Amino acid sequence: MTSPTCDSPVVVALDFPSAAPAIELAQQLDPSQCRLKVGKELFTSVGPKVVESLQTLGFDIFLDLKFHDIPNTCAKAVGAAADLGVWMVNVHASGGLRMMTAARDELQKKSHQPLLIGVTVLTSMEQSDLADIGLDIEPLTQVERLARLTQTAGLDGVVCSAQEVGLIREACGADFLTVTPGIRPAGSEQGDQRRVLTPQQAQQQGVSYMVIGRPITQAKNPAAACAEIVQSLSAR
Ligand SMILES: O=c1ccn([C@@H]2O[C@H](COP(=O)(O)O)[C@@H](O)[C@H]2O)c(=O)[nH]1
Repeated sequence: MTSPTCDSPVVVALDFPSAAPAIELAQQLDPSQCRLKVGKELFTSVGPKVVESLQTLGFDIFLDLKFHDIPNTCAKAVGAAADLGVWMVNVHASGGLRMMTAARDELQKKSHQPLLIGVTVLTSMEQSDLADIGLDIEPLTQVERLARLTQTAGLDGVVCSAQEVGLIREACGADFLTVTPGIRPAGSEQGDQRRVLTPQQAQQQGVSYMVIGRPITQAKNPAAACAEIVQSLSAR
């Protein structure tokens, strides 16, 4: 289920504890201007029904549950996401080649096949966080390694920081999708994000999709904040 009319790269992250504020915000947004992301908070709180409600409003849905499990469990979870008719679903690339290949194979059995994306290194992580988990390398190096592995497994692209998109395009080609959270308009709070760029910088880097949550959802006027970002991108 893909909206043929949305050519905007913006994906709004609906991180809410219940369905009502998510649907209320979606009703103020335009499906030709953005897609929506349902993540762990909203999905765990209210379940798959909210996905259907948002689809009924005309939006493509990125189901951001970042599956990471043994190959069989991960593949079946990705298959269940496909059955919800979502536009995009993701797994952690660090789950490995066999896990990602199993997920890809499961989708190939489905009549509806969402885009399947591998999460490289969370945009909230910096070098010291990687060191804490025993990875004595720069985030960029780990991102490139996991992007190559994701492409080998036959997935459609990766979640990464917009800062890494140039490198990934060189390593994996321009058709390999880059989905980039950690987007912070100038003057907005960085919060827990570490590897950030503004929407305009992300566009210059050539990102395929940019995921934006709090700078829109916590704005005084979320619909206006979203429209301003979309317009600033289409004006370039
Ligand atoms: O590496 C990642 C992967 C996923 N996310 C998700 O994107 C949004 C970002 O929200 P903001 O409020 O704009 O920070 C959020 O739902 C994360 O779970 C990410 O940030 N980084």
